[in-house]
Amino acid sequence: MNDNVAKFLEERLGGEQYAKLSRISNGKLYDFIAHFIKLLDPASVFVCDDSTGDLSYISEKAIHDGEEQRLAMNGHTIHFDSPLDQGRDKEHTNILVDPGEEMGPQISTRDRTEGLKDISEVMDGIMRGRQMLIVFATLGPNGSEFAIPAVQLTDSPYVAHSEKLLYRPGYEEFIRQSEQAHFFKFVHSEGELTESKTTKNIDKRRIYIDLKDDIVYSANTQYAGNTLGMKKMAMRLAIHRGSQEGWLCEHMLVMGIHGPHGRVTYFTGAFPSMCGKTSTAMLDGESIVGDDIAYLRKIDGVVRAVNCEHGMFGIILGVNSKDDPIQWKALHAPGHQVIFSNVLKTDDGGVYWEGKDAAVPEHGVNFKGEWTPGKLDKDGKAVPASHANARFTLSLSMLENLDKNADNPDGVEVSAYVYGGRDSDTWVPVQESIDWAHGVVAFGASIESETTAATIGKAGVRQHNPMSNLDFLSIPLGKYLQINVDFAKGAKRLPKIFGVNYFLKSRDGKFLNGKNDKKVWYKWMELRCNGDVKAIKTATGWIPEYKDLAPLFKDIIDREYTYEEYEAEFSLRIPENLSKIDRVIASWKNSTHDTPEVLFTELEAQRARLLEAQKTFGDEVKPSQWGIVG
Ligand SMILES: Nc1nc2c(ncn2[C@@H]2O[C@H](COP(=O)(O)OP(=O)(O)O)[C@@H](O)[C@H]2O)c(=O)[nH]1
Ligand SMILES: C=C(OP(=O)(O)O)C(=O)O
Ligand SMILES: [Mn+2]
Repeated sequence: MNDNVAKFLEERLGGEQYAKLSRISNGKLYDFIAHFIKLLDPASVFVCDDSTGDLSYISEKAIHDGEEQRLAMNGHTIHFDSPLDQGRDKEHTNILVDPGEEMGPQISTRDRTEGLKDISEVMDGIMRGRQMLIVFATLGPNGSEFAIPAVQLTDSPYVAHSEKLLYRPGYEEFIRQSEQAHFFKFVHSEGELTESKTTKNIDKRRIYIDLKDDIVYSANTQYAGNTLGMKKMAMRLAIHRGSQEGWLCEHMLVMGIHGPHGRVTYFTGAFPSMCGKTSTAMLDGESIVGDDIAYLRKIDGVVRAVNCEHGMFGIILGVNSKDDPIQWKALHAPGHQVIFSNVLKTDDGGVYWEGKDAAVPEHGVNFKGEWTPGKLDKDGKAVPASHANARFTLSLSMLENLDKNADNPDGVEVSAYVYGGRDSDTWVPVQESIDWAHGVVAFGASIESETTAATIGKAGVRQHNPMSNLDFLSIPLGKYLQINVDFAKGAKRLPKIFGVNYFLKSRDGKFLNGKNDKKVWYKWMELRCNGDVKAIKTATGWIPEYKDLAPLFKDIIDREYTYEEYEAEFSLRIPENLSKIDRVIASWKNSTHDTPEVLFTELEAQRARLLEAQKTFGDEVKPSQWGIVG
């Protein structure tokens, strides 16, 4: 390591912190830290190791600095983001590209030289008078081939505290990997704060992803989706690195579905933000590996997945004791650290959120300040007790349903992919693809979902969102689709691919399924993966037979599932599926210059099957009309 850099670091860190850093011998790490101390100019620096003492330092600092407030329940705290900082800021999130580097119109980019110049100006001296926290983490199980070391510089103790809960410790991993560490870098500053300790200069909010240097910059924001480098920013770097090394980073839950005789079948599930990953991964009776981001590799010809995280930043809207008993229990467990964000803080030091099955408090404080029931904003609109994107942050280790293979360095063998989104009128509740390419294309690459409060902007707008990963892509869409289709190459066994739809509505706009119906779909898919049930072949995939679903509804959720319900849910809506094909093909053509041919061949074949069915049966085909069972 360069002596000047060492001298500079020793001066700026001081003896104790420098002693911690110097246990890691990695010249690139020192250069990275020295460079950004010079640019951001913090008053002091704290190097966070893996000890509980350092975790306490961070969590106490979050309280001391006013970024978190203690709640009545031991270990629980609350954090508020600015009212203008409540979701991921897609408009100001850019991949940095060199001239001529094409990402297509769906991925917002900025010229790399300009972007680096801009962020250097925005971040120049931004940490003056404050402390820089250096947090290390490992993405993926420590010691596994999936593991990627990561380091984040931040001046927000809330962000550092969240990362300590959400990721596996990385300080010892950096020591172990030494100069070999091929690490991700994150530089974050929340910038100047308001009186209420939220980001003040929202107009200077920037998120830049520099793939050349595996660095993500984030300035003038606190919202976790924009600031937790290890979460959605690392996703962009991992998708890029995976595309070069032959593995995948997907916006997927990973979980064990528990079948007959103690059998556990592992599933992944890709749903856009706020469309069902956490709710599915936390189904009682099943076991969770992860609820948001998966790394997938083919190992000895078998598809295996790990959760690169080890915590949950889950949506709290609608979480209730009946539908979500395990989440409910976790949110009420004293003695574990849980950070609530943008919910209502009640006068007795508790929390309330929209959809919680508890009495509505008479008074409290939320992300907009004082709140009482019926409060209206300046436009006369009702102010909700909690934001639609309000979250809870906790470590998976406190969950009773944590899967026994959650930290298996080899990951888990994936038997099923599940793709889904907020689709009110087209897909049936559950169906299996005809084969791998059909599943990747007609399910994954065709996901359309109504936008939600997880991103800033209008909600409820149907948006094409391939593999639910559009917001995080750092490679051109066509290349992304190709690497997903090609992932089958060299595989001895492949996961089955399913399409699910939790949000199907009747023609008069009512949800056809309750939140718990999904439990039945997963049990059916688990039986299907193990060859225990047949299915009906339709123009868009294989659907369950009524005779297999009814007993599952009875056994699992003690519900009489009538044939009428089955027919309403599983009748194929031909016109809607045909117009979906038109929309998806048009979107792919407009979204990228490099759409692989397989997209068109698979969707045109599906169109032909739909038109054939329409000619024979009309616009709606009942399950009993298809005839082929297999
Ligand atoms: N109608 C309906 N809403 C659901 C269902 N599953 C989840 N949701 C809602 O979708 C929202 C977000 O779900 P979540 O699982 O946290 O999404 P994630 O961001 O993908 O993890 C919550 O408001 C849930 O109440 C379902 O089966 N039906
Ligand atoms: C934090 C996020 O993940 P999700 O909403 O998918 O849980 C996000 O997308 O901002
Ligand atoms: Mn989630």
